Amino acid sequence: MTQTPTLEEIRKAPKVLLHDHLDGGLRPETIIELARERGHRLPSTDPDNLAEWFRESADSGSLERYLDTFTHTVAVMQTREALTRVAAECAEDLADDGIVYAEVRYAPELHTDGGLTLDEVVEAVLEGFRIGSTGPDGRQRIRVGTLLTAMRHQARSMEIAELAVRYRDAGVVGFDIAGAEAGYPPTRHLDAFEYLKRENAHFTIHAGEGFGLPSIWQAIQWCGADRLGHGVRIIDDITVADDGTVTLGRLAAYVRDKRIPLEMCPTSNVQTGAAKSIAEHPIGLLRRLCFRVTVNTDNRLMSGTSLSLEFAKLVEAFGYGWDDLQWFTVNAMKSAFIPFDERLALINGVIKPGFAQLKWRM
Ligand SMILES: O=c1[nH]cnc2c1ncn2[C@H]1C[C@H](O)[C@@H](CO)O1
Ligand SMILES: [Zn+2]
Repeated sequence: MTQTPTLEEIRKAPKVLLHDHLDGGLRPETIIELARERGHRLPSTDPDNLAEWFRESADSGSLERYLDTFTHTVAVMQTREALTRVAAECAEDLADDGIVYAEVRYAPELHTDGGLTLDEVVEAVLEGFRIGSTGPDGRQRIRVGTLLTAMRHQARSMEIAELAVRYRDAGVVGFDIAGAEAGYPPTRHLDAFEYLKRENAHFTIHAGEGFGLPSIWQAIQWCGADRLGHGVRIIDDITVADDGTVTLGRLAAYVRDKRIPLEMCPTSNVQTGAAKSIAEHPIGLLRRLCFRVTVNTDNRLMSGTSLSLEFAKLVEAFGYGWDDLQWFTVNAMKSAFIPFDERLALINGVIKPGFAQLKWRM
């Protein structure tokens, strides 16, 4: 019962992932094959070297430079076949890591260079998730919901929001904005968020990663985000005195009181400079203060990670046990964009029994 969870054991736990980018999780071998077909030049054509190149280049200390690495993944995701393949492999890889429910996001507007329409992009990805979620025995191994992202420096958010609503009954469960944060406040896209609210649709906003509290404040109080992508800089509104007394500012208190989910991505945050190290990541304090923290991968390729590995790093840094990992997982499932009864069924029918089995095996 008291044993520290190992990476192998964590892999077996039924986990939930809310923040993972489709174009940040390709298999290196797939990038190489697709690039060869398309005539796209890569920094390396050796899978291990290429994986290393992505990790090192993303290790830049800046969100903007981190985002530069996506040129190579997006370049090879421009046809229906490529998008379906990448999505199918994504679902397979997540299921192999023991994830039972995932929300995977991507920006349809980045995948039209080969002549696809936005609708064709969405349909190709949905088809890939359907294929990759099904095991060889025909049984569903994982449930994958899609989030459609609009790029915050562009001006297509309304179009993408409408796309998300159009495909809401076909597997698209929500909307997001991503890209460089400084200089591109969420309020630039207020019309899209207001439209989504009128449509009773769900959305999350990348905020408090490359920029601080004003971005989080706008995302919540102006735009009405259901969740925060990262939200790590909410720590700037929390003070810890020398004697350990903690004081929350008004925004941090609001986020906690309203149980606004934080989609935290520890390794990615260290790479972009949003956190100094895993051990110093605000997730430790936020978990102690009972914010609704969830653990995520962001970009598995750029961070050389998986959800199990993110959990294992947290176990090492903060001494977390099975109860903590279950708490993060239930938080994530409660915060998902699928209907309440379906979330509850996964919590009671899959997550709790799965963790109980692992705990009692100790
Ligand atoms: O962590 C992130 N912050 C902001 N933007 C991001 C992050 N990870 C990926 N993106 C961008 C790059 C992708 O091309 C886009 C859609 O997935 O979202
Ligand atoms: Zn992200």
